[in-house]
Amino acid sequence: MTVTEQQPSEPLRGLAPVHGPPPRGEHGPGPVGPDAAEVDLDAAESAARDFLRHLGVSLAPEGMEQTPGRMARAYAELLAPRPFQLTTFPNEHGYADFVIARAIPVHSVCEHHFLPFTGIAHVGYLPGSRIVGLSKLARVVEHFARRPQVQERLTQQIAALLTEQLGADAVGVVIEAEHLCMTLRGVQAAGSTTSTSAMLGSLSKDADLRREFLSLVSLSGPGR
Ligand SMILES: Nc1nc2c(ncn2[C@@H]2O[C@H](COP(=O)(O)OP(=O)(O)OP(=O)(O)O)[C@@H](O)[C@H]2O)c(=O)[nH]1
Ligand SMILES: [Zn+2]
Repeated sequence: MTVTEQQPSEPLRGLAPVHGPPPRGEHGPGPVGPDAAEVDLDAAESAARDFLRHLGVSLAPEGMEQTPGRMARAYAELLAPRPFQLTTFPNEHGYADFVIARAIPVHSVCEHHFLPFTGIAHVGYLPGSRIVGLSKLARVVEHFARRPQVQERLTQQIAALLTEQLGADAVGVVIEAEHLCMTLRGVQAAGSTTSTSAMLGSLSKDADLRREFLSLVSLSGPGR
């Protein structure tokens, strides 16, 4: 059975508890990604065919014959987080400064228009007794991105999960993203991006620490 986040007594799909109590599940209200058992690609393809037809799009050209199936598979992929273990290690040397993974790619789907929003996330924490495998910071971002989202909730969910799972003294998340619903259509504010941040633990109380975190996040270097 695929575990979903709506079942608080079990681990998050794709996440193993690392210490302490199991995760409470969903962090704040909002949709979760589809359960694999509920995905019906054939039905989604047929609906995509109807959707395009009702929009007056002809599927007659050879290159478009398979388009409804591709649309179904593409959205299924965008909404399917990959399972993973949140591997941690003992903080043997008592590392007590920030660990920050910068410019992690963010690819999500806006829950209002079902159009992509894309950008980068900077995710950092002050370790306690454990440090986390670095790649896992990017995997946590993907875990919460691959579902219908709003950027604010995505930002909070990443920070809340890491706080809960790592027992970290502080967790900070900054996301900068472009919403295609805002740049390609509607108001067509081409080039505009949206920044959101979540500062938990001592980052929420200590202005100096917050300044240090934000200055590390804005350092130029590879990936910027
Ligand atoms: N707060 C927030 N709003 C978002 C996000 N993604 C999209 N939106 C907004 O959701 C709103 C939906 O507004 P509606 O008035 O219902 O939709 P609409 O008529 O298509 O609005 P326009 O985009 O202004 O044309 C828009 O203002 C979008 O910009 C997000 O991640 N966070
Ligand atoms: Zn939108």
